[in-house]
Amino acid sequence: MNDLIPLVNKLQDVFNTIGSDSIDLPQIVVVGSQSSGKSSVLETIVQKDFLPRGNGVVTRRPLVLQLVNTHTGISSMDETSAKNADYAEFMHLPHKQFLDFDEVRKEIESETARVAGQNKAISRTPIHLKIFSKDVLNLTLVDLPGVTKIPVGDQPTDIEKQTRNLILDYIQRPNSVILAVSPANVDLANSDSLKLARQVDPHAKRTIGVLTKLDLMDAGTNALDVLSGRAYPLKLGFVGVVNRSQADIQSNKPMTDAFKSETVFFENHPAYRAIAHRCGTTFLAKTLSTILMNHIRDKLPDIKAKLNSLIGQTQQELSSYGDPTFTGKAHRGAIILQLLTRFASDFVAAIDGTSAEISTKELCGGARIYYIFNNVFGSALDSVNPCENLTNQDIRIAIRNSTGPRPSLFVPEIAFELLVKPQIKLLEPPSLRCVELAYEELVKICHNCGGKNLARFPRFHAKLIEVVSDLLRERLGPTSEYVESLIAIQRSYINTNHPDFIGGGGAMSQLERTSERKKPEMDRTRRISAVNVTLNGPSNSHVVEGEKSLTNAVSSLSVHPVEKPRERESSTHLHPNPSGITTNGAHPGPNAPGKDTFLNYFFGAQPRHSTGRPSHPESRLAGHSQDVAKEMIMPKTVLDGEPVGIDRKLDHMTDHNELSHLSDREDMETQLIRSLITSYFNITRKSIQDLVPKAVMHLLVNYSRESVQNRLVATLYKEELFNDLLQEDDSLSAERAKCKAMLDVFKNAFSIINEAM
Ligand SMILES: Nc1nc2c(ncn2[C@@H]2O[C@H](COP(=O)(O)OP(=O)(O)OP(=O)(O)O)[C@@H](O)[C@H]2O)c(=O)[nH]1
Repeated sequence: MNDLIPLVNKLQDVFNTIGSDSIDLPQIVVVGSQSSGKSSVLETIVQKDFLPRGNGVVTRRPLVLQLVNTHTGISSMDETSAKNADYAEFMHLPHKQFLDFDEVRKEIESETARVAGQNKAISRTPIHLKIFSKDVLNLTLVDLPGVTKIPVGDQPTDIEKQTRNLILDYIQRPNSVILAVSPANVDLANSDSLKLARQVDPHAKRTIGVLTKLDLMDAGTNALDVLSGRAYPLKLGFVGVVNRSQADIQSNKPMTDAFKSETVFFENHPAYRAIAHRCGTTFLAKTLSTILMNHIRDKLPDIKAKLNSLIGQTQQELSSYGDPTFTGKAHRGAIILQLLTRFASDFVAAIDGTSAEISTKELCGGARIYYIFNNVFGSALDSVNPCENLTNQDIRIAIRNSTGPRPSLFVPEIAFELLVKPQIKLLEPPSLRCVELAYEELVKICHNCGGKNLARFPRFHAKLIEVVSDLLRERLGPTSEYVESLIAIQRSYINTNHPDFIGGGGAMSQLERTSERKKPEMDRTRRISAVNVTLNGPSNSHVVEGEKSLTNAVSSLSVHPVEKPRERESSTHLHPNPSGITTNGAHPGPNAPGKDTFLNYFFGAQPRHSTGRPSHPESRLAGHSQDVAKEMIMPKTVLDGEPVGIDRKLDHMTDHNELSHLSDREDMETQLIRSLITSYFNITRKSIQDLVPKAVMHLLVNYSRESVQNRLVATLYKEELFNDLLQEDDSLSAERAKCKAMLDVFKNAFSIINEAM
């Protein structure tokens, strides 16, 4: 514990080797406004002319000055020369010793200019200088640029702010002792150094005041109040000094003479005579040395603890870069296999949700895929409108077209199929997007696999990602194709027997309910009471006979239970029921026989031949019902055999006005078709919502999950690839070397403190 300052200097040297700022070492920081006399104080302490002098801004870079007493301190020269001569060393010129202090000044000037430029700009990069002398006390001091107000030369407009920030950077470190220099010939209330010191040391515990230029005070005034601590209390007190004046410097007044003059000044001054022993540069140097030593003693345990934790952290960081000793030929295969297995198991774990590094910020991996299925895909499907892009005209045209030239033969179930199939196709884009989203998530997962160890081998990492991405891409095609075929399957056969399908009766009831809600419309619907068709069947059993309202209009509409595919044979449409009796045995309404409207056909109310085949068109066209059916399919003028030309008829059929003005019956039919499409679409949507995630899981997720390890081994575990795969990242090797150096420094510093304590 005898001399702690060399210990700190040693620590500083150790830290300087790596340019580390991680430990806040105790040091004295000299602060003051420009030309307040900072450099003069330093020179007097060192007792040498070595600092650049001149008018205006001179100190433009921080100067970290280590004073080493060659009797007690540590010298890099041999003992004899160290005892005989004082010398200086710069950190940026490690092997050069400066015996001539004029050369030291020149080196500071040129080094300042090298970094901060020729003009007046300042730089934050410090110059490290060590002075070895038998006349100095062990001290570490930092000289900083003075606070300036007006920019000059190259100085930027915010030079004052820049300088203040630079000074604050140094003095706010709790282990710094602030040497606040103020010229005595300026009011202390305006002292920049004291103002800055108070900002970071409000209780004035680590600030020592220095009053320069006491010899320049107006005659009859003195700074006794300040020096005795009455005017401005500082725990470490104020010390008054008298440096060489500009004239003394110009006349090369020797330091020793300057010392003598200073002593004479204080001893003979009427105001300071009594406190002369507590004034002057010698006293200041001793005080600073004592303060610094005590300060170091106080801070050393903290520094030791900090070093301890730094060693731990650095050790951890170093191990994260991987051990370079295990990349030799003998270990390469094992390393490849180990990293590859880790990558594969990370991939699987991310899918299974058993990963050790589960994010709390966002959904990822398997959970995200689950979210895609349930939320994203679900709501995308829900948002599809079953009747998207389907206008009334489309429906009407489809009904008409599906009847063909011989209306009695082609019934509108074809129209329903014709209309519902493209609607089912609407489910394809969201389904394919679901596949893509799951695929994208898997790709994302594979980019996050492998852990820190893989960062060491960027080529290997890239290759692993490439192989898994290839695997996923390979699976994307078949999965998308399968999903497309799921939609195609749904479109290939429209199963109107599906138990959940609303059927004609259901659609009618629905329409009826809607009509009840919309009374006026219902009245309109009522007008189509001419259509008397019988409605019954399993899906409309709730339609109560004799019901008023819409039921009146369609009171006897009858729907057969939806045909079994066998019954349809080659024809997919329903056939007229010749008996006029519904297949469930219910009697049709009074006007039922022969009411072969589109509704009859579609809902299965048509008379049937025993074979289930359609009756001959001519026989079906007999009677009133045939007329009604014909009227729905063909324009009346055509039916009435009016002598109209073919062109006229065609015009009539494609006339938009004609098509857009739907008759009441057509309106009802259109609504019914819409209900049927919606019902059927919903069934298909439900099944697609169920099947697509299953397909994605089976064909894409589970497949890649199960084959990832094998694929990686088969592609990458090849002797001839090992060299390339295990190429270390250059920057990582550099980082590792830096980290290693840092660890050595911390360990070294720790043992230095251990020895000293
Ligand atoms: N008479 C007298 N002159 C002094 C005293 N201290 C400094 N000076 C003069 O004041 C001028 C500025 O002194 P410096 O030591 O260069 O001041 P500085 O604070 O280091 O200046 P910058 O580094 O430019 O901020 C020089 O001409 C010194 O000779 C003193 O105690 N008495």
